[in-house]
Amino acid sequence: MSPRPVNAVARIALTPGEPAGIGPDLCVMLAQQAHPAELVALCDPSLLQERAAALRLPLTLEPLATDERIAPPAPQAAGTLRIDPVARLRAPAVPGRLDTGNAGYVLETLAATCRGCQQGRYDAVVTAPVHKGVINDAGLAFTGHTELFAEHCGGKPVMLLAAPGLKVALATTHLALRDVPAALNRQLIGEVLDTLLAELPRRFGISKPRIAVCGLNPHAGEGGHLGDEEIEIIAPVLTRFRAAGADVRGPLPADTAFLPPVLADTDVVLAMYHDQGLPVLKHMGFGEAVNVTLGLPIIRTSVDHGTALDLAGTGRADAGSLGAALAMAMDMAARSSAAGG
Ligand SMILES: NC(=O)C1=CN([C@@H]2O[C@H](COP(=O)(O)OP(=O)(O)OC[C@H]3O[C@@H](n4cnc5c(N)ncnc54)[C@H](O)[C@@H]3O)[C@@H](O)[C@H]2O)C=CC1
Ligand SMILES: NCC(=O)COP(=O)(O)O
Repeated sequence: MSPRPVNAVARIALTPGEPAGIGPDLCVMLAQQAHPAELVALCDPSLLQERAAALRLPLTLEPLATDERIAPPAPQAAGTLRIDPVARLRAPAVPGRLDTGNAGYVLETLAATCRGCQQGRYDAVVTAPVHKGVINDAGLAFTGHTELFAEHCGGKPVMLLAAPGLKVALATTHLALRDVPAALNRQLIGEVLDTLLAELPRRFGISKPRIAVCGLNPHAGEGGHLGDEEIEIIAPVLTRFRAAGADVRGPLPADTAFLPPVLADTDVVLAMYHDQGLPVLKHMGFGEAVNVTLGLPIIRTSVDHGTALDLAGTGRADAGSLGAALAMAMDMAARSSAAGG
C-alpha cells in the first residue's frame, strides 16, 4: 500500500475492548462529535449499535470500503463511525457482566487491528480498555495490549503514560511485584533508555529528552543498605548513557523524584515498575492522560483507565482520556507523515 500524502486525513483504528466494559460507551460518545480523521471501529457492529441504544445516543455505522484507493480516508461526521466487522461476539454483551465466552473475540479484534496497521491500512490505533482477568480466566494467556502488540508487530515496547505536565515511562509493565527485581538488569534498562531517546523526538518532538530515572528501593537503596539494584544495575547504565551525552539523571529516590523542582527540568520520569509511577500520574491527570506504547513499528495510544464495569451502559463514564488518546494518535500520525512515513 503506498504511503499517504503529507497532511492527508489519517485513518485511525479504534478498538472498543472488553464488550462488558465502558469501551463501547466511550466509542459511541466519541462519535457524537466530528473529527478531522477517519475513525474505524474494529469490532462486532451489534456491540456499538446496542450500546448506543442503551445510552440513547445516535450512531450511524458506515462500512469501511474494502479498497481504500476508491475511498480515501475522510473526516468523520458527528454521529457516525466507520466500521470494520473483523470479529463476531460469541455471547451477548451485557454492560457490567463479564463473560469468558467473549475473550477470544476481544483478542481477534486486536489481532486484526495489528494486521491492518502493519499493512498500512491504518495510520494509528487507539485502544479502549480490555479486562485482563477475564481473558486469562478463559484460558488465554494475556498480560496487556503493550505486550500483545509487540508480539504481533515486533519491537521492544515501552509503556509511557502522558498527562498534562508529566510523562511517566515504565521499565517493567505487567509483572507481579515479587518478580520485578529479577526482571531488572543492565540490558533491559539500557534498551528502555535507548527506546525513550529514539522515540521521544520522533513521537513527541522532544529533541533532547531529559530523563529522571527512579531507583527501585526506598531511598534509592540508601547506599546499598536497602538493596543493591541501584549500585549493581541502574547507576552503571546511567553512567554509560551520560558518557554518551544523554541527559539522564538518577537513580533518584522514587518518593522525591516527582517533586516540582525535579519535574521542572525533566521530560520523562522512568519508573522501575507499574505502581511506582502510575499512581502519581493518575493522581495528577486521571481522565485526561494517555497511555502510549513506544518502540513499536506502529502508533498505538490508549486510555489511562480500565474497563470500569460499574459504569458500563450508564452514560456516566468520562470519555476525556479516549479523546486525548485520539488527539495524540492524530498528532503522531501527522508527525510521522511529515517525516516520510
Ligand atoms: N488499557 C487497558 O486495557 C487497561 C485495562 N485495565 C483493566 O481494567 C480492569 C479494571 O481495572 P480497575 O483497576 O478496576 O480500574 P478502572 O480504571 O477500570 O476503575 C477504577 C475506578 O475509576 C473509575 N473510572 C475508570 N474509568 C473511568 C472513566 N472513563 N470515567 C469515569 N470513571 C472512571 C471506575 O469507575 C473505578 O471507580 C482490569 O481488568 C484491568 O486489567 C486497566 C487499565 C488499562
Ligand atoms: N495500567 C496500564 C495498563 O494496564 C494498560 O495496559 P495495556 O493493555 O495498554 O498494555
